[in-house]
Amino acid sequence: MSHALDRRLAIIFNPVAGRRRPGMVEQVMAAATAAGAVVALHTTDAAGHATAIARDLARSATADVIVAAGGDGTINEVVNGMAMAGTGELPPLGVVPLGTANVLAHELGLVGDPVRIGRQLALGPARPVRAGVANGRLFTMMAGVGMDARVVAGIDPALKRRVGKGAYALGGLREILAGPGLDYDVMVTAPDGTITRHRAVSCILCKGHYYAGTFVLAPDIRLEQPLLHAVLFTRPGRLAALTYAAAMTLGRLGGRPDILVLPAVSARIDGPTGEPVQGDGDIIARLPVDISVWGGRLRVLGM
Ligand SMILES: Nc1ncnc2c1ncn2[C@@H]1O[C@H](COP(=O)(O)OP(=O)(O)OP(=O)(O)O)[C@@H](O)[C@H]1O
Repeated sequence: MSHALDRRLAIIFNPVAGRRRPGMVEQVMAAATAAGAVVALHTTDAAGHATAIARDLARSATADVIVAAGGDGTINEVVNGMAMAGTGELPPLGVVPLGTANVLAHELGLVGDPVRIGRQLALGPARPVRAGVANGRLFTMMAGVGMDARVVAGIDPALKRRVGKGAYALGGLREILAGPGLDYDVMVTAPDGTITRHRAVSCILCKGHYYAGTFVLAPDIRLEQPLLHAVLFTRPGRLAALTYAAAMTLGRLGGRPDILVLPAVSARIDGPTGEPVQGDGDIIARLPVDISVWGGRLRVLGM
């Protein structure tokens, strides 16, 4: 990276995600510029555009930091674009949280005050993180199959913009009322190579410990670890789904015998072909899915 005082920031801005926080990206840019950074703004014009911009920026090596300004979906697009560049060392990723849940930003301690975020982007240190990969597509925080993936697949973007996280709560309720989900065949490979096989109604592979905002799903996993924690919800039925949702909201998931949390280097999930797999809050793959730790290296600006 070049000297902090002339750090070149390329900000990839998703204006659709940004509608919930008008003016935030401008405030971050002003603070970063005041702290000595040289800032270029690239605004996306459609889904998928952030990936193409990030790929081109990483290939041309014209940015010292590639910043995703949006929600977790935008970050996911940017990381996948950077990985496509196929160059040696990638520039670090920065985040301006403008989305609904902003799970990665919470994990990095990068929420709130735009002035602090701008200074962090201009001057802050980068730390190494490891991403996950699901059928070739990277994710930074989590990938899931079952209820949460069906909620993500069914979400109405307009409703999400209007009511924010409430759209997920409504989607969750609709899924619970829709009745008992299917169950999935999950093969988990532990760090020592042991393979175990499980049935689960929902399965979430976590790279970080937060989920859907700041709910804690897998308390002991951190972004820098070359590891996933597989969280398996094993009890079927409406009542169990309702109990799981309530326990997550109240922070009481720990210690339940019907929820397994298994350290994993990889997992394979089988179920009806074509069922959605969510990654970082968007549908990124379909069943059957192979999920593992990505072999490449990422760095992220954050605490
Ligand atoms: N210019 C654009 N027009 C329409 N859609 C876009 C545009 N740029 C990006 N997108 C898409 O918008 C979707 C939502 O973005 P994102 O996930 O970043 O925000 P969010 O949904 O508000 O936040 P979160 O994922 O944190 O809940 C992503 O799937 C992304 O591909």
